[in-house]
Amino acid sequence: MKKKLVMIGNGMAGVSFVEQLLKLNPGRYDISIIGAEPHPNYNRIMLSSVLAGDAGLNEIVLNDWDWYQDNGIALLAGQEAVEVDAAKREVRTDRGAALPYDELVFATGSLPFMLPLPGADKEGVIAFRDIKDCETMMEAAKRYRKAIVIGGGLLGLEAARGLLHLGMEAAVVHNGPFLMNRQLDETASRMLRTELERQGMTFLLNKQSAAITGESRVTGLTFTDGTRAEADLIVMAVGIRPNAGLAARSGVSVQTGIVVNDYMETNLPHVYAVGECAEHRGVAYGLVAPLYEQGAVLAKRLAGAETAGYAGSVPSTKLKVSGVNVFSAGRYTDDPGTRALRVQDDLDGIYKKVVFENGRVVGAVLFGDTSDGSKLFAAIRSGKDYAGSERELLFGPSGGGGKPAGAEDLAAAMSGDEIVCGCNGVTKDMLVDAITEKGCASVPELKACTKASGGCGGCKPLVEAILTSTLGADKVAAVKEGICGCTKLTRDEIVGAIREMRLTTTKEAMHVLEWSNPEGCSKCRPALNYYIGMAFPEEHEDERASRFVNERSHANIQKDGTYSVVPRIYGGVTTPEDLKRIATVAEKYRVPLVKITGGQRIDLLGVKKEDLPGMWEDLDMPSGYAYGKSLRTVKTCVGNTFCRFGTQDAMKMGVDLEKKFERLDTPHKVKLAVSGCPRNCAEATIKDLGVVAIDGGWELHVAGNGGTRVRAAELLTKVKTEEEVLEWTGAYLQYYRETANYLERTSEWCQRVGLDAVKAALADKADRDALNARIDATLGLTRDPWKEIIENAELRSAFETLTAPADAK
Ligand SMILES: Cc1cc2nc3c(=O)[nH]c(=O)nc-3n(C[C@H](O)[C@H](O)[C@H](O)COP(=O)(O)OP(=O)(O)OC[C@H]3O[C@@H](n4cnc5c(N)ncnc54)[C@H](O)[C@@H]3O)c2cc1C
Ligand SMILES: NC(=O)c1ccc[n+]([C@@H]2O[C@H](COP(=O)([O-])OP(=O)(O)OC[C@H]3O[C@@H](n4cnc5c(N)ncnc54)[C@H](O)[C@@H]3O)[C@@H](O)[C@H]2O)c1
Ligand code: SF4
Ligand code: FES
Repeated sequence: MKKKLVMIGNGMAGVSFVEQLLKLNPGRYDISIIGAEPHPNYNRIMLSSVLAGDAGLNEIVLNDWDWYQDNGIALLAGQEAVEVDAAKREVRTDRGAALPYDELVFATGSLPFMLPLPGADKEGVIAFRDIKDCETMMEAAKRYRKAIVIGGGLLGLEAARGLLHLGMEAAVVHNGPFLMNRQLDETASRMLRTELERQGMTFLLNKQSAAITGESRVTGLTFTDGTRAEADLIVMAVGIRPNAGLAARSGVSVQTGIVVNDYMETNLPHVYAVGECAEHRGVAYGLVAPLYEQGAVLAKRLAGAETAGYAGSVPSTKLKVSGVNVFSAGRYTDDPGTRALRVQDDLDGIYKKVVFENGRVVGAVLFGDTSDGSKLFAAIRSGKDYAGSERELLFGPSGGGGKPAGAEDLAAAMSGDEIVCGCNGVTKDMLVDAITEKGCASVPELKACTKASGGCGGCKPLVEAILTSTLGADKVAAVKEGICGCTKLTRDEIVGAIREMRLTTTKEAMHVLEWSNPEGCSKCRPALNYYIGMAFPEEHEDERASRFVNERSHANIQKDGTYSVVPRIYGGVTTPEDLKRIATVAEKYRVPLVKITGGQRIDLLGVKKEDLPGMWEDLDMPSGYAYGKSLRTVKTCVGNTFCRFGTQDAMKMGVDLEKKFERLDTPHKVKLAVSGCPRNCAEATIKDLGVVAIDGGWELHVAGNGGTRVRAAELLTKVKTEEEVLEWTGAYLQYYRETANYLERTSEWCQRVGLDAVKAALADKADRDALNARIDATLGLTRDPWKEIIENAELRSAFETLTAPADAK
């Protein structure tokens, strides 16, 4: 029987450890992870990039829900571990789950330190640690103007930069005279301040905060010198503390953090700690690179592999503020016994300082030009004696004067064991190996293969340089990006090959097209499944395992692990009978929340997975596909049936459209709407396809979007009859199905291919008829998935034993 491994904390360090353990010994443990945040593991580092507008929240997930399921990991997301009974070897959560363990890992990270100022509990006073904080800042920026960030460290400056991007005034309050005093010397700090002021940030230095003012919401901050500053939002970024309270309460030895030895073992048998919560040789780290090193040691330990112990790390940092290049590693101050080499160029705003002790490099600070960062970091880690050749580190063998080396020259000169990506512990050798042995030929492929550049992104230029110096510039330039790290083929090449070679299963496609990973990944498998189904609807058998988890379960999984059930309500038009049935089902299954959705239907939320088939049966209504890459809703206004302005029957048009195109697999979700006159009450012009009645006919608007990237739809055509609306809609949807990338919304697709190209493809009646013939053939094969499951005992029982990622044991 497998041993039970329970991990508390679903963050970067913990999940990286689990990934490494799975690589070393995949079958050894039954793994459960308890994560207080209602998200799968995401890249916390990238929250700064999200705030600065360089990434979307949807782009920072490191391990999606499918990853947990694919690896047989039970994730209790949105649950907090509140008790550990070390004698009984059991962990309990705030939701009442009890998890027995053979091995227990604390990976609980840190808590942001909140200054205990009077008024610190007011609305608008937050930390910057997780997705929720990020969302709060983005919301606040829509309504308020003045933000104060307390703390001029890495986090505070990145937060302030993000708030500036969001249109707020951002003032940084710092208790010392120099910013980033924990990473920079005075000179670099001054240069940094000048640059950030140029970007619009203001600074209040040498200030001690006294109190936060305001009624229920913050209005300002007072200081001990009697001065005051106005603020609608205060972000505290004054450092972090290891989150070790639960461990301490459980009998684990805690000083600053959870005390561990070189094998990440605590004082209790079978209990370990990894990440920011751990304290190793008196140090609790706050950067990912050391935490990943700890994870690698613990993974080997728990996989039963030989390993040297963890010996501690030299952290290096890079500020993630665009337009500012700052690097710092090791001891950067001029302590007794140290000597420093300095280069300062005020004309170009460049400063470099390398600190030596007995000939060895012990620290470095770079401002303006950080290209020497990796080399200096490697020099610090190696402990090599540079006595007599110190200058060569910055100026090359000639000692200066010559042309400075370009990025590729530097990359070529790096030794193999030098760390290129500090965030992920990737050396030059590992990258060269991925390029020469595994055929990686682009930065995204290297990222997929080694993870390099997947953290703060600071190493991307160096990764590119290594790629170029290893492959040659011509080969890199010729490289196109495949749909994922498993293939170099583009979407068009893949669809072309599927059609030409009649590939009808994902396995066959991956084999014939020589996927580097024979199993594929969570990105390419659903895409292939879609492309094959689109090309050969008759031959293709839908592959459940290649679907995203919501599509596999025909219900949307919620943050607490329950599901939602949304029956089809055509055109938003219902009947008293249907409403009564929905009410009876909601009562029978004790549905905790019944909600009217924005798409004019009814959402039953908080449903247990084992209740799903029974509820579908009792509802006796078709699936609303609220979970699918498929037609979602057709929103309608009342139209001329009741509205005195209406010129056409919007409800009938909407119902007809929904009945015709329901159950259709599409590259991404598709939303339609129909308005009965140009007043457009159904908001049809922000839909994938919106139909608006005009005198004597209808307008068809396409490629709108009402989500994160709001986009008004564009006029595709005007038609006279309802039949023509259906004809144009069918042709348009099929053209989208046949030419869009999987997971590309119509708005993105239309911008990529151009509306004129879409119009040209649909202009000819013969072409529209051909497209309609193909979409009709596909629609003729669809069946309601809920009915299919209810009627098929095998499917039903398989479904009832389906393991949800958020399930307790
Ligand atoms: C905005 C920002 C930018 C950053 N940028 C960088 C950077 O550029 N470079 C760098 O190296 N580092 C950076 N860091 C630091 C880096 O993100 C952390 O070092 C890293 O995420 C720590 O990983 P961890 O797994 O130890 O902790 P965390 O990522 O904090 O994960 C711990 C998880 O455990 C959960 N948890 C805690 N207690 C319980 C419980 N009792 N039950 C269940 N779950 C629990 C928490 O909710 C959390 O999700 C940044 C941090 C922030 C906030
Ligand atoms: N680019 C990166 O590597 C990056 C980015 C963000 C966060 N992080 C990590 O996240 C963690 C938290 O970052 P952080 O910047 O909060 O921590 P930090 O400890 O590095 O910096 C906190 C800063 O706040 C200042 N401060 C403390 N008390 C204050 C007060 N009362 N008033 C004004 N200023 C005060 C300190 O002087 C210090 O400069 C750290 O481990 C950091 O390394 C790293
Ligand atoms: S869009 Fe026109 S027809 Fe429809 S409800 Fe509004 S005013 Fe009435
Ligand atoms: S150094 Fe941060 S991603 Fe490579």
